Amino acid sequence: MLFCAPWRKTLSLLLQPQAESSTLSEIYKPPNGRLTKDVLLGGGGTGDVYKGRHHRRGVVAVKIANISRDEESVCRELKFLQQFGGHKNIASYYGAYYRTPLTECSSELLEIVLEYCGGGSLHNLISKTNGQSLKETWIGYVCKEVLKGLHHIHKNRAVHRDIKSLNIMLTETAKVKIIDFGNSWDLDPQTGLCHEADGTAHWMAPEAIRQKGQRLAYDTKVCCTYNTCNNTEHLLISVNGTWKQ
Ligand SMILES: Nc1ncnc2c1ncn2[C@@H]1O[C@H](COP(=O)(O)OP(=O)(O)OP(=O)(O)O)[C@@H](O)[C@H]1O
Repeated sequence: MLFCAPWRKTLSLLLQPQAESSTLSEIYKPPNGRLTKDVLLGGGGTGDVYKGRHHRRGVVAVKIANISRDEESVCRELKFLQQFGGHKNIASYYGAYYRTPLTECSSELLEIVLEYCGGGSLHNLISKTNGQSLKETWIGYVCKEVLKGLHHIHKNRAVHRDIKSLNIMLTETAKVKIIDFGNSWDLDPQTGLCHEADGTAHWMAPEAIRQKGQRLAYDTKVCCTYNTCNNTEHLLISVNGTWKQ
């Protein structure tokens, strides 16, 4: 059943354009001892993320993506990670390994190897303030770094579409890194607009949430809204300064 879905073909061509007839296991190769997984770091809709060790990269994050469940999203994530993972504010992409299903009924998995962000998520950092806001200097620093990453994405005519404190990571030396490109989307080459509104409801800009599920268009400014929140208050900042609280 290999390459039966159009996304599967895209997935293979993405990494090995010449190998149209290769199987996934030929392209990605099983890890064969080159990657080990350790503690669970977190998880989401795509799958669990583990701390791991790569034979060449050392300590890494390993995202287990279920290809059988959501091939389209996994494919998109890989495409954007490859495209943007070189920017200093985006978690680096080191490669992916194919896990052969144990039985005919088990799912096909891909182990996506990423730069390890040992400082945890911005969401965790905010939780640690026990209902207090982060210091303004911290908010300024994190926003600036996130906007640098977003600027890079937008300059390359794409939108992340899922900017939220859970997808902003910190390294052990407090570098800021954007993760999770499973929702990202290319802008229309003609109009420069995104015609597919999507994201996580609580973190979506009003322009985007009004258009969710509809074929309307919005521009990159809505992706620049940035929400740091705790239980009692929200601090909403947008690049054009229209949202403030
Ligand atoms: N590079 C990384 N370094 C350290 N921890 C990470 C890394 N990537 C992901 N994590 C942890 O795993 C969690 C889930 O990661 P991610 O958002 O990529 O998964 P997802 O399944 O796509 O989530 P969602 O359902 O929000 O789309 C993150 O919130 C974070 O705690």
